[in-house]
Amino acid sequence: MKGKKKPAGKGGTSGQWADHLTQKAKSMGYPARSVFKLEDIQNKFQIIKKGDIVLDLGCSPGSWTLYAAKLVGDQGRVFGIDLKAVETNLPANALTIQDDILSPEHPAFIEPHTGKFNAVISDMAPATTGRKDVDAIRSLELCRMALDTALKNLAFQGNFVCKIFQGNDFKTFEQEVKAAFKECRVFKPESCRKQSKEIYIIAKAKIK
Ligand SMILES: C[S@@+](CC[C@H](N)C(=O)[O-])C[C@H]1O[C@@H](n2cnc3c(N)ncnc32)[C@H](O)[C@@H]1O
Repeated sequence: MKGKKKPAGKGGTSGQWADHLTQKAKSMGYPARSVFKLEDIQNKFQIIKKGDIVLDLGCSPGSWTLYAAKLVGDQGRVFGIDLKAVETNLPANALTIQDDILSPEHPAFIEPHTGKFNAVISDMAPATTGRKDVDAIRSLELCRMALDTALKNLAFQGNFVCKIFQGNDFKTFEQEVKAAFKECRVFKPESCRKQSKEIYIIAKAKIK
C-alpha cells in the first residue's frame, strides 16, 4: 500500500493526523484508518501470507478483513466476527458474521476450519467508558477470549495478533501469550494515536 506519509505536526495534532488517515483509508476503499495498523504489523512481522485461512475478531467495519482478504488472495479465506454487522462490500474469499465472541458457543462457521487457521487477528475493543482502569479490564477480557479462540483454532505454527489496552494485568497476559508461541513481541504501529493506551501483541508460530 502506498502513500501513507506522515503529515508535519503528527504528535502535536493527533486529531488532524487521525482525520488524514481516515480520509486516506476511504480514498483507498477501506472503511476505517485501522487498516494502516494492520499494514504496519504486516510490513514488520509478515503474519499473513498468500493462501492463508485467517480469523478476524472484532472485524467491523471491515478494514482488516478487506486488507487480509487481499493478502491471502483467491486461494485463501478470511472469516470475521463482530458484534456489529459489516456493511463494507467484501470479496468472495471473505465472510463475516454478527456475533459476540464472549458468548460461550463458538460460531458454527468456524468449526470446519478448527485447527486449520494460519492467523487469528484481534482488533477487538470494548466500548470505552472514559475510565482507563475499567476499559483496560474490559479489553483484557476480550484479549483472553481472543487468545483462547486462537489456541483452539490455529494450526501448528499459526500466528496471533491481539490489540490490548495497557493496564495492570498487561504483563501477565503477555506471559500467557509467550508461553504458547515461539516468538512474541509488543508493537505500537506508527498509525496509532500517540496518546492511546492501545498496543498490539504479535505472536508467531504457535507451539502448543
Ligand atoms: C476498532 S474496531 C475494529 C476495526 C476493524 N479491525 C477494522 O479494521 O475495520 C473494534 C471492534 O471490536 C468489536 N467488539 C467489541 N467487543 C466484541 C465482542 N464481544 N465480540 C465481537 N466483537 C466485539 C466492536 O464491535 C468493534 O467493531
